[in-house]
Amino acid sequence: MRKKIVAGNWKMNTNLSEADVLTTALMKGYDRKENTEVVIAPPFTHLYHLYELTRTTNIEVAAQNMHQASKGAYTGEISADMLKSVGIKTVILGHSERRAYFHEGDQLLAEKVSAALKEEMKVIFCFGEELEDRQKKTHFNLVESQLKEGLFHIAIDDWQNIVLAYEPVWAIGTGETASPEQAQEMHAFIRKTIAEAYDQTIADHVSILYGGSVKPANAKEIFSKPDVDGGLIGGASLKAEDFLAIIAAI
Ligand SMILES: O=C[C@H](O)COP(=O)(O)O
Repeated sequence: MRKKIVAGNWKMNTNLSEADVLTTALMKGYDRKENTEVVIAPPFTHLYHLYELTRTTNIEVAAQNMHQASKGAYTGEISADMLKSVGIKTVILGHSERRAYFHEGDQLLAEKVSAALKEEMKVIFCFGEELEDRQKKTHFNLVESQLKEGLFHIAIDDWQNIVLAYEPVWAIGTGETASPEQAQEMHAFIRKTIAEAYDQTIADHVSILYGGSVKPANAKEIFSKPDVDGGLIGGASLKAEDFLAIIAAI
């Protein structure tokens, strides 16, 4: 049975005291569900505090990025080893904002994925097309290529540490959500692509999250689709009430 996951990507939002208040509210309101995982990905500066705060709960704290090297002269960067040293075992890689603003391409992401897996971290691997790709009807090709170039070098056994997050860029922070049918269509395509490159068992077991303007009002419908195993939530994860409502919708 695939795991259901609701992950909140806080991006560059919250200071430490706001993060504490938000996490405390989530801890109070979260009614644990069987086979469901809740993840929050705050900024680097909050990781250790929030890890300590949540360590006796079922809320997992993740990082939003990491460097591919284990250490060295990379000013401003954070390695997998550093994350692990403060209790963090999950990292988001390949988010469209990293791809667009920090020029992270498939090759670099492939290296980051390998580095994270080598350190036995879990990876939430993000990908998705731009509006232009969808208009040109090249969105399936683009997604296939992002998967092949960034992820499909991993070994079969590594798939147990992979969660996928399909995030059409045109739906991120825009209020425009992919319809549940569009999400389902792409998620089914992703599973087929994995089955062809690896095998059906791996495709059937990997959790595929949808991300892009998920809100309490639309979460239930999106999550009801058979190949959608949860969501990667941006804006709505910054309000405890909204994030809890989205978790309740899974
Ligand atoms: O990582 C989360 C996604 O970028 C979605 O963000 P959003 O829910 O604000 O559209």
